[in-house]
Amino acid sequence: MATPDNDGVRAVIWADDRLRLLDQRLLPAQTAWIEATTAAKVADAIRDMVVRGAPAIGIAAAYGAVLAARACGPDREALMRELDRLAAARPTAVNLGWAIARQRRLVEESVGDATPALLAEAVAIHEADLSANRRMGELGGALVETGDVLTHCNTGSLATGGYGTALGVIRSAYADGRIGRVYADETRPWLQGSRLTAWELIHDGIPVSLLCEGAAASLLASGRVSWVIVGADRIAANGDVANKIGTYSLAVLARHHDVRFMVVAPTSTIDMATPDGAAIPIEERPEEELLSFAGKAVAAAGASAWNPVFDVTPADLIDAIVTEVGVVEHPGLAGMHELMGQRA
Ligand SMILES: CSC[C@H]1O[C@H](OP(=O)(O)O)[C@H](O)[C@@H]1O
Repeated sequence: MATPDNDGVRAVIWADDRLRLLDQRLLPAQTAWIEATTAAKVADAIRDMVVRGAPAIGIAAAYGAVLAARACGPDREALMRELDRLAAARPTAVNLGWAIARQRRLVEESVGDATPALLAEAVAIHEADLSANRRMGELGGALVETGDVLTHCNTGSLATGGYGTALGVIRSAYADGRIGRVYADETRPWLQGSRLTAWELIHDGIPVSLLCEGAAASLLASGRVSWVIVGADRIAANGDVANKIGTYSLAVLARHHDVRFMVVAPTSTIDMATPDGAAIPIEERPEEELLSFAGKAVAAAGASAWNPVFDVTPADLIDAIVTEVGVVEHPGLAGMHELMGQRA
């Protein structure tokens, strides 16, 4: 399986002892970076979707812990409060809580200044994510025989430590000549598909066609698509998957039209403490994100909005969960336990 050298445009950069985040709210029109100088600013950037994507927000928060340790010095209680602030920035992606839990454990175990250990851990989490994505690209890409694919939201370098999860599989499969065209649905209301996924794929020279979510049924009925390939924000112990709103409907459509459905996520996205999808907290964001667009009202005054930004796909609608330690076909509790037992 070929894997391109290019890891994609980075969303999170720690360099010269500074944390910079690509402001994804401005893409594709502008490529602008912000410097996050405190843990509070990192938490704000996660909550406000400056940086988004399950692995990317875990990585950003891990570096945020370093900023907190620098600011809090020997005040352990203050530092723990900052870690709590980071962990609370968004509720669904388990990578955020997982990264902060690792940093919290280091603080509890450290004697004296925890900053060096926290920075080493943040770098390790970042590098492990990129390495996992390249491995998943190989494992998932090998499942794609030929044909076009449909993907949802953005799961590329912008959502991770680089290369991407579902988009990493697509990058690898395309490099190996197994994919002709990528269909990306726009993914309202944040348009991660049209603003971010299309931008990444065009940047890589991979043919991409956008569609509105409502067109997915007709696309899958056309027989052009062999796989629907998506990411995840939290995978429960029984294999149920929380991902961007609209994923569940794609899974139902895929099953109805005999199209295979692949979820790609590092094991840092698997939460064996969450028994099933019903136990996954689903983030609801402000109504305004649906009632307005680019700062202009699109709905009649007085209309309210229901804006859950994730949904849960039952494991029995998933043909394969691809992780860096292996692939679980037709996931269930036993398969997930076996997979997690393979982690080093
Ligand atoms: C690499 S998986 C990223 C995952 O996160 C996205 O959500 P958001 O853009 O709100 O952070 C979406 O669910 C993707 O599948």
